[in-house]
Amino acid sequence: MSTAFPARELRIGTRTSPMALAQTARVTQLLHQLDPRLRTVAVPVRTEADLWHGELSGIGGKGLFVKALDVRLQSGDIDLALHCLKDVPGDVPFRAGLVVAAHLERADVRDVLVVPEHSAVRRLDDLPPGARVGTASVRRRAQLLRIRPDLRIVPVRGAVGTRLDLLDGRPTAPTTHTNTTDTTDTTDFADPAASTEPSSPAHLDALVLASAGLARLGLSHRARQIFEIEEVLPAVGAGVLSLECRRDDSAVAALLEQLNHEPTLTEATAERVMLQGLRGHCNSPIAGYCVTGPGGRLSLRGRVFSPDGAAFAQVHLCSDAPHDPAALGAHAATELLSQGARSLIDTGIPL
Ligand SMILES: NCc1[nH]cc(CCC(=O)O)c1CC(=O)O
Repeated sequence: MSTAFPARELRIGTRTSPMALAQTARVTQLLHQLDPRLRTVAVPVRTEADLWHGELSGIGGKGLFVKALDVRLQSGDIDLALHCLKDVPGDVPFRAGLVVAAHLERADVRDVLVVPEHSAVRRLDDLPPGARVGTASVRRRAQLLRIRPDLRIVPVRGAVGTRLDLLDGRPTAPTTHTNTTDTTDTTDFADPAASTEPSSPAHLDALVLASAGLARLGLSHRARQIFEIEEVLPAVGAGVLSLECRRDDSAVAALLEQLNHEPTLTEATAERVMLQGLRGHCNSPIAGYCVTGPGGRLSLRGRVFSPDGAAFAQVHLCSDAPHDPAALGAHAATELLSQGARSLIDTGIPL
């Protein structure tokens, strides 16, 4: 039995980073537009992955960002969970009893180049040979190396604000496992072990970040080069916020469904079915982007890379039947697999 609103207080589970909190504020605003009498409370949840400073694959992968919120949702401690769809793994089954009730209208999906505050660099091409570019994303790494094989990719994780501090050479507060401020995206972290120069992990010539993330933080002015879709194909689910609730909580499900953006759901479905068909793990260099064209026609691009980007499989399919994004996604996965994507994912080596 679910109690109807507004008698009930709606508990919104979110990660704790400034970006996650900005997203929560936005969702809260949208909910209040639906019903000004709604009572909401944001419940920041620190995830295991937030407390870990090392390689995510060492503790169970990207799925940990999602798991802590899902467990709270299952137990009834929160009523809805906010996820960046991009962070929801394609190879982990959905937790029992949970459903994504809404996909919000997609924001900019593109990645951007960010350089130190007073740098004259405008584009990737302007960076000196061997420049150090920070990103922990294997998808970005592979595609950057395709364009500029000389670059040194430094794995930097953590909150966008902290990454920018690192880039700009501002001292960052020492982050510890008991840090009480923000841990979600927090730990600004350059992994010295993975860096080619362990002695100076902090020096970076540039970062690559998501345009949508910068926008949510009011930092869009920091974007220098905005990569074209074809240059750096976005992540599956980029720019999409998904709102999850318990399947049997019909009051919340009905509320959230009003926030669903149908074209975003369609596009996300095509991309996610492709991702699931590839059975990529959390650290696979996979990119995918579906866009709705005139007449509802879908265009889906997918790419799977070797770690250095030198080898890749790619597909670009269009559907005349706008209402079957899952079939389009499955078709794209099959095509990529026939080009040797399995071997790229499993061994990093093309067939
Ligand atoms: N992996 C972290 C993450 N998850 C979602 C976004 C940005 C917003 C989005 O694409 O939904 C980011 C930051 C980034 O990649 O720079």
